[in-house]
Parts: sequence; structure tokens; C-alpha cells
Amino acid sequence: MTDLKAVLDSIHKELAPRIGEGKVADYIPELAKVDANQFGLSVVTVDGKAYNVGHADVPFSIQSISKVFMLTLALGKVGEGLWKRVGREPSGSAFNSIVQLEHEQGIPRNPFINAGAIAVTDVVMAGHAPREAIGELLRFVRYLADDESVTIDDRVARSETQTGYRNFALANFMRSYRNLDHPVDHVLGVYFHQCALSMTCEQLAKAGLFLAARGSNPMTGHSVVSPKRARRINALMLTCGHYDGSGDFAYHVGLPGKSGVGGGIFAVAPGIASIAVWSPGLNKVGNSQLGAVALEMLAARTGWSVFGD
Ligand SMILES: NC(=O)CC[C@H](N)C(=O)O
Repeated sequence: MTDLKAVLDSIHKELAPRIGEGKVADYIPELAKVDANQFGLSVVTVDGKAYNVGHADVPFSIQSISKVFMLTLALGKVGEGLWKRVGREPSGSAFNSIVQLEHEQGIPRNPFINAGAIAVTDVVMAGHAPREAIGELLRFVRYLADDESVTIDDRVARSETQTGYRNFALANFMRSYRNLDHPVDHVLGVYFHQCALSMTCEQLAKAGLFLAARGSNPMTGHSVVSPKRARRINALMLTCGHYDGSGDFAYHVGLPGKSGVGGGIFAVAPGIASIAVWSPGLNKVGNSQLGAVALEMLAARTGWSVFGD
């Protein structure tokens, strides 16, 4: 049995001289203010033990990682019918790219690029006022993490509302193809708030533990999704969770994972553990530079890759 504490300590120690690498996202003004010199890593095993190093207890903006939780809610509401609104193929494009949308008549490639996530949010909003949809997501994430202290950072949401021109373009474009049922500003109001969820690595690893444990929370025994749905969400994370860097992440790390421009990466070792890493400096495709390196080291030292050890 791997000594996880020792593995995490060794990764932290080896990466210490590199902390600060990469470039903090600056197209959202509030995120540009984040100190790049931070690094946290949390591993929660399916028997509920948490292993943390570095800044694993510092809340950060989870940004696109929230797309995993919204997708889970949307599938719970409309089931497989969701796939009429969004595809399941890797995009091979940037997370905020607009080009494919026209070719594919307003149906985004997958639920993890921005356009796809905006369509998923629109699905979750059915029958709700925007404020209620935000509340539903926040309650869901708090329930999953078993932690009422998870919050949404309103400053980040406001900052993105004021500057999210590309997301407005994507949403308007989809609305023109009738792939949004609600007014663009309502859908984006919810989307910007979901992206502004503020969580620590440990909270995030706990919230996603059901994906490592056949859809149930192993601590409470409560079922969140069926084993089949958990497997499918993991498949989507593996193929689409890192945008145009998904192939590279699979090649180096070999785990289903979802990144966010806040510098977080959530990853799943099915049947074993759920993992969250945070380091705000991003690489060229907008994924945490050191986060991916840390996960590569973790997968190599534990043998957790889904492709074999
Ligand atoms: N990759 C990301 O994390 C992008 C999320 C961000 N809120 C955006 O819409 O641009």
C-alpha cells in the first residue's frame, strides 16, 4: 500500500522551487489579482481519508470545474435527453472558441467547453428563477462536500459579468440557433456564479468523491448518481476535461480530470480516490501548469493511471 502522505510530501518538496510558474488568468480582472505563488494538493480516498499538502485549505475560484457539478444536475433532470442540446466529442479548440458553433448549428461539442456548459446551465434553469438555480447548485455542492462553508465569490461573478464578452457572444449565438431557452443575461448570470464557486482543494476532492466511488458518497452511503452515470461523467472528463489539452493530460496523467482557469484541477482515480490540485499559473491552453505536473507525479508514484500502472 502506497504511503500517500509521503508521496504528497515528496511532490510538494520537489515542486517547491517551481511554485509560481505559468501565467495567472487575467481576462477576468478579479482572477488577475490572485497570488501565483500558491500550491495545494488534496487526495481523498474512497474510505474517506484526506491527505493534504501546501495550500490545500485555501479557497480558490473553481471556474470550469463547476461544469462537472452542473452536468451532474442536468443529467439528473433530463437524463440522456441532454445530448440533444450538447455533444460528447472533444473539441480540439480553445475553451471559449466560437468557430465550431456555426459549423455545428449551435450545438456545442461537449459540456465542458464554455458554450456546452452554458447550454447545460440553461437546462438546469428550467422552471427556476436564476437565483433558485444558483441556490440549487450551491446546496448540491455543499451537500456533496458535506461542508456548509462553501460559498460563491460575488466579486468574481461580478467581474466576469462586466468583462465576459466572449461568453455573451457564445450565448447569443446559441440563442439564435434556439439552443437556449432562457434570456442570455439570465443564463450567463447563473453561469458566472457557478464559475465563481470558491472551494479549497480538500472541499473539492470531497465533493467529487462520488465519481471515484461508483456514484455514491462512501462516507454517508448516499447515492448521488448511478454507477453507470459516474462512469460516463468520468469518460467525458477524460476526453474533454482539459479542452485542447485533453489528449496531453491523458497521455501524461492518465486520469479523468477537469481544469479551471482559477488554476484548479479535479481528477478521479476510479475506485481509489478523488484528487484536487491548485496552482494559479496556467499553461498555454489555460490549464494549471504545475497542477498537471503534480498530477503526473502522483499518477506515476501511485500507479493510479486508468491505462495501467
Ligand atoms: N476555463 C475556464 O475555467 C473558463 C471559465 C470562465 N468562467 C469563462 O467562462 O471564461
